[in-house]
Amino acid sequence: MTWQDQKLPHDHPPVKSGKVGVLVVNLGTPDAPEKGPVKRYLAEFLSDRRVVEIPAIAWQPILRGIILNTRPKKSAHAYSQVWTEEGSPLAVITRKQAEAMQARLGDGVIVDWAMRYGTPSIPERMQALMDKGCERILLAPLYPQYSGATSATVVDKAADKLREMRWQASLRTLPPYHDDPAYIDALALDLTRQLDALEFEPEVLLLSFHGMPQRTLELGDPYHCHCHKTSRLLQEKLAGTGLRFRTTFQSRFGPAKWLEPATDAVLEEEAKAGTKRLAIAAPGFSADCLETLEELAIQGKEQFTEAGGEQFAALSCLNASDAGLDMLEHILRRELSGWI
Ligand SMILES: C=CC1=C(C)c2cc3[nH]c(cc4nc(cc5[nH]c(cc1n2)c(C)c5CCC(=O)O)C(CCC(=O)O)=C4C)c(C)c3C=C
Ligand SMILES: [Fe+2]
Ligand SMILES: [Fe+2]
Repeated sequence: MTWQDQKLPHDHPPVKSGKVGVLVVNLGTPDAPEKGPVKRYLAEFLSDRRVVEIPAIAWQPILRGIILNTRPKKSAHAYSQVWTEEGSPLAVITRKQAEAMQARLGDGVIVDWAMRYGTPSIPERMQALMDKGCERILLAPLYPQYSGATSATVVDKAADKLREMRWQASLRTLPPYHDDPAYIDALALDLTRQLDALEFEPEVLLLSFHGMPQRTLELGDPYHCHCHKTSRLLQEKLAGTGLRFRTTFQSRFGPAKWLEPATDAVLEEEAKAGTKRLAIAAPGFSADCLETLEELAIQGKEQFTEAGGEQFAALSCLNASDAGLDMLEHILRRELSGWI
């Protein structure tokens, strides 16, 4: 008897239809601007060994004993200041970006969205795509600048899902796009539009990126270089505006040394040096979120004006703007080439 004659012990699963899925991913956010949901979200986020690179045996007691007993109340208050009727800005905008990509990419592709921490989770949405017949999935973390703490951990989570499967989907990941002309052009177009609409003419445009511990740069993470390259290319495009530019890093967390200069310190420094009119943009964030709407637009404005600044504008991220969606469609189509 040859193997062909052997009866299979079970029915062979139906042949899949071979559809293509796109999973748009961003960092994650709590389900509600309240202490409990914020605590759950922070516990998951800050337990990721790629986010806090301290051995768990030393870090978990600090996280569980101190941080998760103090930070959720403060963060929940911050979230409540930016929360919308539809939910957390980060989740709402990510969903809108995914819906727009579905409309633009058409029926040949199924577009979904997920959050790396919190809900909807990456494994849940990957399963949903596979249940709809997707044999190929383009994983698209919307981080223009690569960092182990963001881009890599999205892949880790997707790989955890694949690890439990006998019949895996094929995966592609969207590479960093920090120096992609489509991204730089979209930023230049969108920021110019916003600057033109301001009621005042800024002297300085501050380009603020999310910070990272300085140690990650020394260990070879390209994030710092990616941020500076984005900043340089964007400044070249905006050279005709007459603006003076500064590149800064925000959202410092914990006592370690983070990338410098710090956004809050530069806001104060500029105001004290006599800058009266300043605009701030956050080109590394593909969607407005707590870090842009609260930390920059609310706290940043306070820091600048209290130190003597007079006019301040926090510019929006690309979000679901025409320029942002054109760029996203362009980079997704490129990564889907050969699949659609
Ligand atoms: C060690 C701590 C943190 C690292 C490293 C870190 C890197 C990092 N984060 C983003 C993007 C976002 N971070 C956001 C919120 C946020 N970040 C941290 C800490 C670290 N981030 C905390 C504790 C929080 C939660 C809010 C708070 O309590 O202050 C967000 C916004 C989420 C939202 O719900 O709106 C984004 C986006 C990047 C890109 C990055 C490294 C490059
Ligand atoms: Fe962060
Ligand atoms: Fe923050």
